[in-house]
Amino acid sequence: MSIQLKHLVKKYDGSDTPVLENVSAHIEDNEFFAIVGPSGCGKSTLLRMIAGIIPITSGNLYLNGQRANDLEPKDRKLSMVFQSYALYPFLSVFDNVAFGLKARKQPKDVIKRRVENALELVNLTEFKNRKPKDLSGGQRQRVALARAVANESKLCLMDEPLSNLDAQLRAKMRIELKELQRKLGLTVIYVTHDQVEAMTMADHVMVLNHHHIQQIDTPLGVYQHPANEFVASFFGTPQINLLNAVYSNGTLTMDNRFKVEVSEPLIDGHKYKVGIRPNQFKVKTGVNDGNARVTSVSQLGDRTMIEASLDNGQELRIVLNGQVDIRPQELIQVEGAESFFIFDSDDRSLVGIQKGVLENA
Ligand SMILES: Nc1ncnc2c1ncn2[C@@H]1O[C@H](COP(=O)(O)OP(=O)(O)OP(=O)(O)O)[C@@H](O)[C@H]1O
Repeated sequence: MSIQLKHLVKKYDGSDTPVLENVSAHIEDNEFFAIVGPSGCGKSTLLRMIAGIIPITSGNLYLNGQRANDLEPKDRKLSMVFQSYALYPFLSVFDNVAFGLKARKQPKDVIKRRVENALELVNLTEFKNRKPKDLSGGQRQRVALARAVANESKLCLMDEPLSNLDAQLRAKMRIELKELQRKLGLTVIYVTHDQVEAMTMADHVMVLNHHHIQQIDTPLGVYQHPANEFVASFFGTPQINLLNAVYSNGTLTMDNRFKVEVSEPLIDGHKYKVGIRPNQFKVKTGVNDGNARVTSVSQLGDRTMIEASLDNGQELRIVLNGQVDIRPQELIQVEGAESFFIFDSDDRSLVGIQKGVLENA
């Protein structure tokens, strides 16, 4: 199913301030579309408008090209999976999955076939007679998924469906969910505040903040070409470093510490922010004299994560490849960075992406 959002606005009753403003997007059939953003930015509100649970204040919603603003939820041919699963505790797994079909008075043999197919897809056949309380979190999650699958709706709306699971199970379910979506040709709209989840599963990501869309792009797109400072900070762990900079005569100077010649046409005397991903720094360790003092070290096996404080007080997050022998309080020499973003410090939008090494000023 394809979905089109055109200039959607949502104001809750009694409030003049919109929770969402001018939200437009096109979601293709069979697409895995993630909606991400910080708590309270309106992700669930958007999903609930698409589901028909809450009214749209203004703008239009189209499902398969048909205007759907006033369609009853049950006529939207979609299913929903929430973080709280919403399983009936007194019903078996089978009956939980069959619930919607029974409510719609489907013939018994149709219900049996669809439920059994759905349970097989999510690997729960052997658990069909159990009650939800006798299942693990991941299995309960799969019951909720099986219910969506049995309903045979081509659009599935998911609101933080994995957030109650432990990290390991979450990683496994991400892969299973994605596989299921592909196998069934589902269109999935998936709400999460977890950037990793969005990056690993989605075909396209909508980033929301402060009531507005910040960017819609592929996962790589938001990482490599973030529309603004917010998007650059939202994706990537550890977070991108942001340094104050001033442009003058072809050179950007950062916090009086680094300078770099830039080819972008910038404004003389104007202030910018330079965004440097932690893995982009060039660093010398084991030096007697350096320009930054290490404040913390995390060994991750394949990478070494450092926090360091430059002699002008600027804190930096740095990631080095491999296991680097380094301890807190040691000095390092930060020599520059391979590539970085330039943001306007007024409206925080991206004005350029620069490759090249910074020099000490
Ligand atoms: N029924 C309601 N009446 C009034 N305001 C509401 C209602 N539901 C949500 N809001 C407000 O709308 C804003 C967006 O809420 P929403 O639940 O959509 O955010 P979210 O991005 O899903 O957040 P989270 O990640 O914390 O779930 C919040 O400021 C919230 O307080």
